[in-house]
Amino acid sequence: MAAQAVQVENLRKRYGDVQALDGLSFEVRPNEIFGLVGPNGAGKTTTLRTLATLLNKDDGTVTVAGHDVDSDPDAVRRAIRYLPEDAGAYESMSGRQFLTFVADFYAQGERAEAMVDRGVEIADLGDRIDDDTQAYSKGMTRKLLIGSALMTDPNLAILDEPTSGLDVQNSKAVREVVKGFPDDERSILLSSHDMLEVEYLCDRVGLLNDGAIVTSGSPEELMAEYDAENLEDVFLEVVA
Ligand SMILES: Nc1ncnc2c1ncn2[C@@H]1O[C@H](COP(=O)(O)OP(=O)(O)OP(=O)(O)O)[C@@H](O)[C@H]1O
Repeated sequence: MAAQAVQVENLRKRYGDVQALDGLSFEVRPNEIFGLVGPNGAGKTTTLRTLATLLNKDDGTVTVAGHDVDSDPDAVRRAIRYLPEDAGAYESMSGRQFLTFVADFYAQGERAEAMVDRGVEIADLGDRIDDDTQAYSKGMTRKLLIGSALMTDPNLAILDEPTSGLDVQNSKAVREVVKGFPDDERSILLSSHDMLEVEYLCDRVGLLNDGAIVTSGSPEELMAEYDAENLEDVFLEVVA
């Protein structure tokens, strides 16, 4: 059986006096979009950064695509792409040059060119792909970064607020790309404050509060469990 895309068990992380993660456990399965949702300060970014090997945990076990973040961080880095909420592109490069720059880390020759073509397609910036990224709006930069994250076909794409800063039309376009991404070897872990988005995109959701998962399941299961009409009501009930 294929390894889980993500397996997190009893994850703990403290910053000074703040217990940011307090025994967090969840899994992301192959071919799945998993949404991590929770109020401000619940520990979402801390979790995503730990999975991305950017932050050391205090305790617990974390494996990504079957690789342990402590014993094999390089394999984890090869298996993932992480898009932070506040990520920017490199300045003094066009969008296409940026995609080429990223693709060169992952492939050579025709494979790299095909990656860039895919990135250009996902970013969907038309002629503006050849403009300097310094001249991009926030939304254009976000689309470029989504293209750059997904074009390399990671086993796991970790997307922090994927549609942050995007207008309605562009949010919809990005959601369609995200929705079509998973297959048996590719999964998505995302965090979002937009419950409509989470309900539409995610196969399963983990509701995080005070550094632990309070409940998880498909949006339908959670709505049934809390006798709610939508995920927003589930969320409000859980964090009340
Ligand atoms: N570098 C840091 N130093 C000290 N405390 C931190 C640091 N980073 C996060 N924290 C604290 O850890 C807790 C979890 O923060 P985290 O950013 O993971 O939450 P979040 O769920 O991503 O929040 P948001 O929805 O507001 O982005 C919060 O109490 C936060 O203040």
